Amino acid sequence: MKSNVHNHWRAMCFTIYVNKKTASFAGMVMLCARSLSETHLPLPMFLPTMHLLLPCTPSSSLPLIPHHHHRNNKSLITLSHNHFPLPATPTLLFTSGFASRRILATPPLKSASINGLSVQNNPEASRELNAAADFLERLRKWIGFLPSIFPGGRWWDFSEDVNVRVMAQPVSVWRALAKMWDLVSRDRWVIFAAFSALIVAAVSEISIPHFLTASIFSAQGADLTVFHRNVRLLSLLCVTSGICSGIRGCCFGIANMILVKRMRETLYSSLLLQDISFFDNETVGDLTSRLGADCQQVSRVIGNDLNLILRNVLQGGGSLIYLLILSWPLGLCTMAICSILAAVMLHYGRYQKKAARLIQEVTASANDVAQETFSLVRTVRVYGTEEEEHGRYKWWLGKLADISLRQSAAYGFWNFSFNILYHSTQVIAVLFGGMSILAGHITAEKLTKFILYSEWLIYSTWWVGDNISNLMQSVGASEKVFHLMDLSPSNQFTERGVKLQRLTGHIEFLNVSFHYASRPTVSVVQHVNIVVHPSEVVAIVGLSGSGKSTLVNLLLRLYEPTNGQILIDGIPLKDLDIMWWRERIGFVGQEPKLFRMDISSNIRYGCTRDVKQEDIEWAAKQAYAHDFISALPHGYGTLVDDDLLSGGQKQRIAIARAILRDPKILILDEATSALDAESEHNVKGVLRAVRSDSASRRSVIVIAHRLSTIQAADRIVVMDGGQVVEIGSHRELLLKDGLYARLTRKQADAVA
Ligand SMILES: Nc1ncnc2c1ncn2[C@@H]1O[C@H](COP(=O)(O)OP(=O)(O)OP(=O)(O)O)[C@@H](O)[C@H]1O
Repeated sequence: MKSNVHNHWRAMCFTIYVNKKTASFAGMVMLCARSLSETHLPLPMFLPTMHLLLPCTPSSSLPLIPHHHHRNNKSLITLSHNHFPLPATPTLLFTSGFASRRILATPPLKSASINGLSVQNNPEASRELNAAADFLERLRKWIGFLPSIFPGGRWWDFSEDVNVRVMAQPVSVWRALAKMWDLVSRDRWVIFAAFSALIVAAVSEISIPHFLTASIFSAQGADLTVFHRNVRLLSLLCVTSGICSGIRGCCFGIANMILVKRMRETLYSSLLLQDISFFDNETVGDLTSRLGADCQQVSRVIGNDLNLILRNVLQGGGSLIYLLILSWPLGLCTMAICSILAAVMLHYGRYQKKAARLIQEVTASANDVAQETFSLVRTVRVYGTEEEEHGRYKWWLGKLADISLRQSAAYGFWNFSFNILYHSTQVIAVLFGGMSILAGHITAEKLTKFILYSEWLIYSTWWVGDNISNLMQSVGASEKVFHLMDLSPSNQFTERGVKLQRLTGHIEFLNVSFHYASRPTVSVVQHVNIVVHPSEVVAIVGLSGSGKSTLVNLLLRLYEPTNGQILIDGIPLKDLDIMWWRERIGFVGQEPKLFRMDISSNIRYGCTRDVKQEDIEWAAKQAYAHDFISALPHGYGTLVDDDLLSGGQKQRIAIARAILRDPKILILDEATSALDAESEHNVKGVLRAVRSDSASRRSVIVIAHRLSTIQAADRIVVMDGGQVVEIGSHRELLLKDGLYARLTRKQADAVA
């Protein structure tokens, strides 16, 4: 029975109806047939009158199969994207969705049994057919893909599958060099020393082949005086080039270090002085990537690229002149080959510049993901999303690999061109040179020199090309760095404002409206009018998202109002010296952040007064932080960061920090939200005491969700949807029976 089946199989004749791409589809079908035979399917399935419906592109519209083919005892393989041209005669039908590349349906019952063997009851067969269909699909893709990898093909185009945010304008090489010069010009002596050493070393090196050949041929001619002179000169050149190469390397290394340092310093300070809205749009991972990898990449320009380009230009130029003097026709031939190499190199360099730019962006995005994941590692762990995060990071690494793959392939093409051209010079030199020797036009010594120098020339051209492409990459990487470096600092830091002789703490929001730049259509604060009198405690309450913190942000001048203004003692806030103003504010935010340093330094952070350890401990006692700090193994010297203390402990340290500044205006944005009832009670007592301290009276603005915290406030401002809806004391607002009364009742219910 089995051999019979094999006979059937061998005798099977394929009739393929394909109106387009016949050749490639025919190839696929043959391979499919081979793969089917290798899968050892129960062969009786493949009857002489068989019709396979295999996937093909939607464009391959197929004619309906006339029935007489089956009657003619032919097996039929139809490639179709659609499932509808189904013949009515007994047919083995595999419907395969193009997108899913899987066999989706087993044959209908009527056609599922051929020669008495059921097809759908054989899952192994269908699995193997799936594999065959997969294989076919892969093959089809490969065949379609091949033409795109030739130079100029679609595969080389980065824009297709790399969709990254490239914000910076392209920078020309000259502009990038001018910017770098600006950064290192203060230490120009290093650069001058490096270039002087480079010139001497290059000239010495390029003279060596001449004296080397001359020495050999003078020895051959038994001319001892010339031989000794040549050997002495040769030794001198070797020593000079060695020393100068050393000096060159060292000086360029120093120049490199200076450039990276200045670049990072400048970039860091430029970033630090940006408006807060700038940080709303940038991610930390992206910015740290600019400071790290990108600056390092750009720094190669002086230390490596320029150094090697200049050296090789000098040596190549010298070689060319020498070659033209030796034999101008041969020299011109070599020059022509070098020109082709230069053209290839220019093209390659441009491609590398583009690749470098993308690599930089993709690296920054990968960094971003890693930075975000590590900073939120607790959330990731709790939600068990390690795999998703890993996948996210891997996706960017995949993109990076894609670009690098093309870069490497381009490098391969470049190497290939070089090798061909390099060997062509040798062949030309030997061919024409040999003929010239035979004709008696040049000597063997001249030809040897010619070959040595033409090799030197072509290698110099290669090095120049290679380093120009590196230079292009570095310039590509510099675009975003220079773009960020060139951002003008926030005008808060450039404009010198007014410093008041005496600050009473009178604050007035005058018809203030505001929207965040990142959401220009959403008005977060609308026509707000609030007055805080000196030494008054004003509480701001309202539902979440009603704009309370935004008001504080405006008061801290982290953002500027889009309409209206804020007056401090009658002076517009924007006219005040920003540093002076911020020194007078004690601020405790919703989620206080601690720096990675000891507790004392954290409490002292940003305090411009000269404070002693006793002052720090006093402030900590005021904030009820002293006890828990003393209980830590190293007390005030304990190293902490944002993760090593509880929320309440961090909040108490932040309160101590605010108290230590002895501020004229104290702003507490949910400052007691993480405290337990007792701590909150104590802290409230302290705040009352601090406020009523007659020696240093201060205005206090409190934002709180826990309405119990602010009952004692002089006035309560109730916000809703960015607007002030009620103002009054606790008692007045309860009587008014508005939003505040409702919120108070709800909280009381929740407690009950
Ligand atoms: N940096 C930002 N960029 C864009 N929109 C923001 C930004 N910060 C806050 N918002 C939006 O502004 C609105 C008001 O936010 P805000 O933080 O001022 O509210 P809130 O009343 O303090 O809320 P909560 O009581 O929950 O702290 C919200 O809709 C919020 O989404």
